[in-house]
Order: sequence, then structure tokens, then C-alpha cells
Amino acid sequence: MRKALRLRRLSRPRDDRYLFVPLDHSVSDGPVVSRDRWHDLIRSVVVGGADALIVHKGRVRTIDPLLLGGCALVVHLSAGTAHAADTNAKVLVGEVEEALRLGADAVSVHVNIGSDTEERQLADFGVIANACDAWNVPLIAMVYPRGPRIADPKDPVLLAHVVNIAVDLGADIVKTNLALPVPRMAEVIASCPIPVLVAGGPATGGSVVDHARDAMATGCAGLAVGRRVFTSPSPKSLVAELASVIHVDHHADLVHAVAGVVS
Ligand SMILES: O=C(CO)COP(=O)(O)O
Ligand SMILES: N[C@@H](CC=O)C(=O)O
Repeated sequence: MRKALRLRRLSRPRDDRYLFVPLDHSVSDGPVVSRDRWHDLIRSVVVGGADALIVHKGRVRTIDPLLLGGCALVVHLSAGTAHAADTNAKVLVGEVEEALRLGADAVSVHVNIGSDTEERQLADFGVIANACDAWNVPLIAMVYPRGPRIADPKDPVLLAHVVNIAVDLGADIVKTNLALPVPRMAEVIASCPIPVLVAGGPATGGSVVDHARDAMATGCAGLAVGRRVFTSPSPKSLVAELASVIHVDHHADLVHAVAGVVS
């Protein structure tokens, strides 16, 4: 299948805007919810209107395939934990062919620019980009300025650099931090020929919906929101609100259609 077709699947209303819900935190930090709440969480995310779920390969087997009828699946190929000697290190734990066997619509990799293992992470990125081209699989690069040589991970100049590394090494979509001050994210977007998404980040007291509005106003193509969704008392309504900010007019029709399929 052509990569362009798979890319279209990553935006449910096909408007080239994206709301991804990453649940890869179970590798980095520990379980995102208890086993008995997992199915409800996934259902809420799908019915709420997320465009894609991002999980590691083994976790795919715990998701009811019926729920993936409307929502795309991204298999995350990088891992690293909060307990590592170097918490900025990421290693590859899967391959593009494996992700395809699991039914993935895309894969993602994580690269920390400025980390002590940057060199290897870049080499891994190159290998996965090559396999993605061979298999026509979209590649989402999560690229952050992060490590001992990074003074300000939200510096717009640094962010423009890291998103363009993602372009140069073959990503189709890049995810990074939202710049501070926020309006300067527009410079990052203006520098980058592929869609730029921003992370939700940890709960800070501010509203993640406002964070999404701010990001979209600077020209971002969407968000990948993990912690703020799975720690929310109402993940479905939060996802619906975020989807409505990101997809604007298309969202109500989409939720109506999906609710009919998976309810
Ligand atoms: O993409 C992400 C993790 O892979 C972003 O997650 P958070 O929204 O929790 O920052
Ligand atoms: N991709 C994330 C993992 C989950 O939070 C990261 O390491 O930043």
C-alpha cells in the first residue's frame, strides 16, 4: 500500500490535522491505568475522536481489534525507562516489519538531540527511515532537545533545528515541544516542510485544551497527548474537546459516526 494512503488514515477527518494519544509511558514510567480500566480507556480515546493510538508492540495484543476499526494504530519502536543510568537514552525494540504484522498504520521513533547517546539514536532513526521507505510506512519522529548540553528544551531556535533533523532523516511527521514564548512556535513551523505536532506534557495546573489552542494558533498540525488524557477523570470528553480544537468543524460528524460503530 502506498505511504500516502497510510498517511491519510492517520487523520480521521482527512484534514491533515492530527490528535494522537501516546500510551508508551508504560515502558518509560510504569502502567498508565490498571488492567481493569484499560479497555475503557482505549474505548474512550477512540470514541472521543483520537486519530491514532501510539503503543509498543506487545501492548497491541491487549487492544480489542474492533476498537481499531476507526482509529489508526502507531507502533512505537523506541524504549528507555526512568530507572536507566541515562534516562535520555532510547534503544530500538522493534522493527517496521513487526509493526506491519501487528496491523500498524505507522511507526514512531524517539530521538533526544543533545543526549549522550544522540549518535546512536540518530543512526537508529536512519535505519528505521530506510525500512519505512522500503515498506511504504509513515514514520513519526518524536525529536526533542533533551540532555546535558541542552539549556532550554523549549528554545525556538533549537526546536527549529530538531524538527528539521527529522525532515532530513526521513520522517513524515515530527513531534516535539511547544516553544516558549508560545508565539515563537510559528518560527519553528515556518522552518519545517512536514507537519509538526506537540506533546501534551505533564499536568502543570494549566488547561491542556488551552495548550492545544495555543499550539494550533501557531500553525501546528496537531498534538500527541498522553498523560493529560490517561490521568483525566473523563478521558472521553477530554479527547473530544481536543479533537474539536484540532479538527474544528469536522469533529462532530466524526464522533457521531464512530460512536455508531463501536458502541
Ligand atoms: O508523545 C508523547 C509521549 O510519547 C507525549 O506524551 P505526553 O502528552 O504525556 O507528554
Ligand atoms: N516518549 C516519551 C515516553 C513517554 O513519556 C518520553 O520518553 O519522553
